[in-house]
Amino acid sequence: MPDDDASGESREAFARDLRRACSESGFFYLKPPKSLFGEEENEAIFEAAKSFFALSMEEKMKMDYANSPQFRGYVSLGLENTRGKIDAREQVEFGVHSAPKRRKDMTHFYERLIGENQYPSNEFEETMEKFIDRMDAISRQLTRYLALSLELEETYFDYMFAEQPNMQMKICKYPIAIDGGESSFGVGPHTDTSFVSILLQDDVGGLQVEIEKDAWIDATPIEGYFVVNIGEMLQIMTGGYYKATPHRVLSPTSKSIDENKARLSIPYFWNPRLDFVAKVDGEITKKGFSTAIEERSETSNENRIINAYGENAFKSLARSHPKVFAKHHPDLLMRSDGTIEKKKS
Ligand SMILES: O=C(O)CCC(=O)C(=O)O
Ligand SMILES: [Fe+2]
Repeated sequence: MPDDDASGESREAFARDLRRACSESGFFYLKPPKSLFGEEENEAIFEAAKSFFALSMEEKMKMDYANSPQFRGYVSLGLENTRGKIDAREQVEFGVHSAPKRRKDMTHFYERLIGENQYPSNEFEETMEKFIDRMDAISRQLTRYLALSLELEETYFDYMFAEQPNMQMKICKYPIAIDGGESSFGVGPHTDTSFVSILLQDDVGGLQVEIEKDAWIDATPIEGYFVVNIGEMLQIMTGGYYKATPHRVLSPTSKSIDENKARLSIPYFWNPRLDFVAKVDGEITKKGFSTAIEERSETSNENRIINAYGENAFKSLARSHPKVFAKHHPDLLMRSDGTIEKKKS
């Protein structure tokens, strides 16, 4: 990704490359400018990730996910699912760190996602907040290039994020599978609810992309590069021209890596404001970019994408963590298509 002071020519070339990648596969490798993210930042975040997972179970459980109505904190192995199947990973989830609202002051249930992160130490918190700042800057710059790639004003998408992007991020560890192979998912096939997702991965591999229906290819790790994929929000806005492509993670096997290793990954989800509602954007489709969503392999008929971002995000979290949903939100009911309503009392 060109720096701010890059020539007009290299900015345009990058925007063209982006359009091709986003419309063809919905996945690409991204190298941010060194001023935003270099080796030092990369090392710091992986060191933090490793030191977190090395903590004792007792320490990790002090930030138990089950204690968080906002779906944040530590998820131990085997507690999460994708489409009803257990995911073989442990992870910590973070979001925008701010005071929760009182329920009686809320107008929408998705405001329950506003709240505090759980951190094991001040030092860890500092590292994460620094990383989040860098990722915020990378995301905002990428968002401008995404606008340029669609021949829009570069600030075209800025209003979606403004002061309150509902970013989410995780650090994930995928252990070696007992049985391994195709049957063992670190995380099952899914699309992301984001605008775009920007992922750092170590050198173990395992991430796969559904390039065509039932055809999966490896997103092989390349040092110094992020893997970026389009999320459901941008897919909706472009009428499916930019694709939220299904992806999954196969568990490492003892054949692929040495016994003491595991895959580490750090996905950052660049999301709009909670109250953002996505719709097909006429400015985009009138340029003839649109592809009817039905024309391409449908992501999944089990996953109904909800245009209201906050509801879509809540659905995805609640569905992956039904026990946490039941514990903290017993007054809400999730219908089988993922839409949520208040229970009648
Ligand atoms: O860990 C990875 O490589 C991918 C994770 C992912 O797709 C997700 O958490 O949405
Ligand atoms: Fe994902």
